[in-house]
Parts: sequence; structure tokens; C-alpha cells
Amino acid sequence: MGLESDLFCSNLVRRFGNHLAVDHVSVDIPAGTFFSILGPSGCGKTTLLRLLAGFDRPDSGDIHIRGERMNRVPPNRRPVNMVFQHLALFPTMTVGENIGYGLKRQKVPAAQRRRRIAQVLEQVGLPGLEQRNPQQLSGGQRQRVALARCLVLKPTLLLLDEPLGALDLKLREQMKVELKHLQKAFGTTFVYITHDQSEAMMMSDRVAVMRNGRFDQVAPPEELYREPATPFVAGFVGDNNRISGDLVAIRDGLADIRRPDGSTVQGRVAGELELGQPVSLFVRPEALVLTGEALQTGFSGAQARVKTTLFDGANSRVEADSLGETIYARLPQDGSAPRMHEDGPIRLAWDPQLARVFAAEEG
Ligand SMILES: Nc1ncnc2c1ncn2[C@@H]1O[C@H](COP(=O)(O)OP(=O)(O)OP(=O)(O)O)[C@@H](O)[C@H]1O
Repeated sequence: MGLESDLFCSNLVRRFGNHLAVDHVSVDIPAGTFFSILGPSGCGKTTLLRLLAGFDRPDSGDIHIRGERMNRVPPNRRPVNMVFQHLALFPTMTVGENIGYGLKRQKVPAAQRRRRIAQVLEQVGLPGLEQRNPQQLSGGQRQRVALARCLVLKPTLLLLDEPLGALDLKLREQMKVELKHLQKAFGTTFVYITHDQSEAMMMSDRVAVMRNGRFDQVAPPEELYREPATPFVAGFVGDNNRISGDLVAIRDGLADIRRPDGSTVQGRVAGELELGQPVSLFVRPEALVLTGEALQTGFSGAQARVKTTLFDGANSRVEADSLGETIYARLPQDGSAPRMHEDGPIRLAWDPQLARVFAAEEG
């Protein structure tokens, strides 16, 4: 356990019948971290969060919060608060009463309550709104009141269960940035669960990618993006293309892969590989260069057919087909892309150092 550890879990297990919903999860989260748990539906995120909050008990393993073992501590005695997707502000109470509710239960005197409510409203950018009703606020403002209601209690950990899930797209984009700023301003450790990789990547200091009850990788967002530890992480975090084939050679850390038509492509070896085995090469859309014909020295390339172009300003892409595999490439808007028409041939090239090769997985 690190000295400044706010949350330390070792070998946490939660079973439902034969199913391991949380499968030997260990993690050490330093104080002040924005930590996200990212994974597809059903991977065990909510189950894990409920163990941390104390709503549920692990079958084995330990939970320590700031050095204290929590396994037998009931939820209301843990230094933890939780924000849910459906905010559940009390509709008949004012904003001030909503925020003061927990303080009142802790028997904080009225004058001190008023001061702390005013202070936290100021901190979340809603000064002076104590007397409003929650119905008189916008969705984003209600979200900030819900956060203020937790943060005013100064928890060691704030657990957030997909809190942006119910908001419309534009507000969600805005709240991502706000949440990140608020977390830094308060310095509270956030444990945030989501299935939305862009939320996790944009806000977090560290992200755990969860699958089937386990953490595949725990790393800062950039590292997940650049050095995925598993093919699942490579496919789940950020847009990625997958090209399949058999491994025919490894030289200087680069793998040669033979595709079904006999052509070969190259990428950097990213896992344990054996010659002859089926492998997947992952290469990101922005690493692909569209070329007319000649390849740059040292580049790898694949022949493809244009399916369609998808214009979206700076994020414009071309969708292509290469031996039945769909590949997306960034489409530069500076006039450097070759002319292309639907069903026309195109050559996709990349620096093999930017591609990652893993043993093929099912699915
Ligand atoms: N009380 C329970 N009894 C039996 N099985 C459960 C129970 N709670 C969860 N599960 C199972 O455990 C697995 C993990 O569920 P969990 O709700 O933690 O996933 P999740 O990652 O939060 O998914 P989502 O993003 O859809 O909320 C699922 O297969 C789920 O069906």
C-alpha cells in the first residue's frame, strides 16, 4: 500500500453462483487521483463499486480506505459518498437544504452549515442559489448540486456511477470538462465508472480497463492508447483497425504477418507470439497514410477499396475494405489526400512502429 493511498484493494472477489462478477481485483489509488473503471456492460463495474461503498460484501479480499480496513464497516460509516446517474435530489427541498442534508444528519450546527453550503456552491460555480428549487435549475446545474451535496461532506472517496449517462450529448461533453476541473479543485479522489471510453480518457489520471470481472490494464489514458497491454484494450480504447493474418517472422521486434491473399504487413510485437499462429495487427486511423502508389521507405502497406468517405471536419475519415476487413483512415482536409471514388482502389500505409501485433482472440 502506498503512503498516500486513498483506496487499496487486494484480491477482491465477488461471486454470484458460479459467476465471478469481480475476479481477484487488486488496485492502489493514490490520494487526489481521478480514477476511472472502464468496461463494457456486465463486466462487473457496478458490483465493484458497491463493494467499495459497502452496499455489498466481498467473498474474499480486502478493502482499505486511507489505510483502514473497511470490510466490516457499514456504508454510512465509510468515508465515501456516491453519485448516481439519476441524481435523486430531494424535489421538495431547496438547493441549500439538499446540500445541507448530510451535514444536518452529522449534527453540524446551523451557522456552520450555512457557511459550508455557501462555500461549496461557490466552488461548483453556483453562488447564491441556496433558495432555488431543483426544478428551477438546468440539467448541468442539477448535476453540480448533486456533486456539491457529496463534496460538502469531504469524503475521502467519491464514487461516481455513470453520472453523465442521462444527459444529452452536448451537456455531457461540457460536464466532462467541468468534472475534471472540479475534481482537481477539490482534490478529492474520484472513482468513476463508465462504459464510455471517451469519458474515461478525457477526465482521468488513471484508467482501469475491466473485462469479465478483471482489470486488463491500469494506466494513464495516453499509455492505454499508445501501449495497450491486450488486444481487448487495443480494440476498446479509442478507434482502432484490426488486420488479421498468420505470423511468419519476427525481426528486431517487428512481426511479419501473412494475409489470406499472400501479401505481408508489419507491426511491432506487443505480446507473446509464436511463429505460425493467427495474429491481429492493430493500427489507428490516424496512423494510416493514404497513398496513390509508391510506399515510403520502411512503411508497411495494404491494398484496399474505398467504401465511402465520411466528412466530419477535422475528424473526416474514409471507410475502406481490405480483404473483407473494414478499415478506417483519417482523411486529411488539407488537400494532401489522393483523389478517391467509391469502389476505387486505394493504398493504406503505416509506420510499422505505430502498429501493434497480438495473438488473435475470439470475438
Ligand atoms: N445480485 C446479482 N445476482 C446475480 N448476478 C448478478 C447480480 N448483480 C450482478 N450480477 C451479474 O454480475 C455481472 C456484473 O454485473 P455488473 O452490474 O457489475 O456489471 P456492469 O459492468 O456494472 O454493467 P452495466 O455497465 O451494464 O451496469 C453481470 O453478469 C450481472 O448479470
